[in-house]
Amino acid sequence: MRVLEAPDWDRWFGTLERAFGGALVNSVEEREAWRSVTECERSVGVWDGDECVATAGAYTFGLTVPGGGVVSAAGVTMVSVAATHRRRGILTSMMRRQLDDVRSWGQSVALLTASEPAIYGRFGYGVGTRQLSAEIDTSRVSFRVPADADGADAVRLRYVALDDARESIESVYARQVHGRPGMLERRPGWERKLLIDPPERREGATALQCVLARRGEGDDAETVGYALYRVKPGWEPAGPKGTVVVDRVSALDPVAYATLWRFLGEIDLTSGVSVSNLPVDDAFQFLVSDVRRSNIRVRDSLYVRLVEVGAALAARTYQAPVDVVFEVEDAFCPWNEGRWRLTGDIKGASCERTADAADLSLSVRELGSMYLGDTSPVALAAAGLVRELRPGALAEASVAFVSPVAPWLPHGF
Ligand SMILES: CC(=O)SCCNC(=O)CCNC(=O)[C@H](O)C(C)(C)COP(=O)(O)OP(=O)(O)OC[C@H]1O[C@@H](n2cnc3c(N)ncnc32)[C@H](O)[C@@H]1OP(=O)(O)O
Repeated sequence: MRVLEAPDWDRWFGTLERAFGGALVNSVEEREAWRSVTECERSVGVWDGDECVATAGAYTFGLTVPGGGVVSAAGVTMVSVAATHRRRGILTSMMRRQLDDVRSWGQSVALLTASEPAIYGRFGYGVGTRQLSAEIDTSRVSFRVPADADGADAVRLRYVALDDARESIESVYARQVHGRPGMLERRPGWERKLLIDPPERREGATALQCVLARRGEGDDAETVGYALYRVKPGWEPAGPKGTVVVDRVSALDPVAYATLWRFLGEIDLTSGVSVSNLPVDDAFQFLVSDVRRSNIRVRDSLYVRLVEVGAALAARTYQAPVDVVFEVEDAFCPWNEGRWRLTGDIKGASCERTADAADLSLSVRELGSMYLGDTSPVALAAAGLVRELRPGALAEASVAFVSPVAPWLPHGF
């Protein structure tokens, strides 16, 4: 196993593509975008002679945690093992090397999105955020828009070419990134990569279209939201039946957000809106006239692994005062094993080693699920995954860990 060198990138990436069932990226532009965000010094390949047989990489992200602080995190990515070399421990050896490296880089948290949920629990990753998807029957469902103090037409929508919209989209993102745990500060290059729109990704739908929501007039106008979407045309004997496929929709205020949704729901010749990644507490579900006909589903999204338990738990805040001792199991990263006293509240926290008796016992995987405030320790205890050793400790930790805003990963990586 060795660190990736830039000249080997094409062969390394080719191994990943084959493991995912073929060419992932055909356009030169998209390939260059993938290359540009690769952090070679944080990526490894396994070579059998001249042949690259396994890959793994890590991006450097700033992860927003409850309370709005930012933790430097390793975004684990590009994991693959050639089918000719599978199930002989190569993934395990890459995960070993990577978690040791992440620790040596001073990062207390590792993150990933899993191709299959069964793979990463053994390495200490727990489901840290979930995402909501919806298939909204807009022939029956309408969207309410709250009254605006500046008048009914204060938010105006305009089509803008993708290249011209990038800066506005990024500026909205930058104003939101610290408001929701799970969102990521990203290195330059991501804003370009996330807007690449190759034809093979469209699945019969149009190119990506961008609508900006703006407030104010002329030079004073300010972008307060955007929607990125495609239209998949459809025709039936009874008439048009197109679908609006939402890529992203976001806004800085409730009226702009509702206005964008109403727009998406009322596009001519369409009768459905499909969206695959929203926060589980997203406002759209309170704007629709019929939530059941919105066909909402929830699934696992970001997997979180505490690489340094003490540093990670001390970096976030807690919704209520908490003083608990955790007994942590972590066979894969044994430096985390043992007892940790977490003391904290809404202002800050400390988490230190202790010899005191434990209040709660759990594995590092459960701490990953609790970390961003998605999953309550009470829920994990009901599954037998957290054990309460001091009466009252479970409720105390549950009230403290919860986030008032549901954590959410805005995009894959
Ligand atoms: C963050 C990301 O990039 S997610 C993308 C992950 N990559 C893919 O899904 C691409 C296709 N799949 C692959 O490349 C490979 O099959 C991998 C990477 C998933 C597994 O690599 P391998 O080298 O075969 O894994 P390894 O031999 O180290 O297996 C370790 C353990 O995990 C288990 N395991 C491995 N893959 C899976 C899986 N897909 N589902 C369930 N268990 C699995 C093995 O059975 C083994 O269990 P054991 O320790 O109880 O015997």
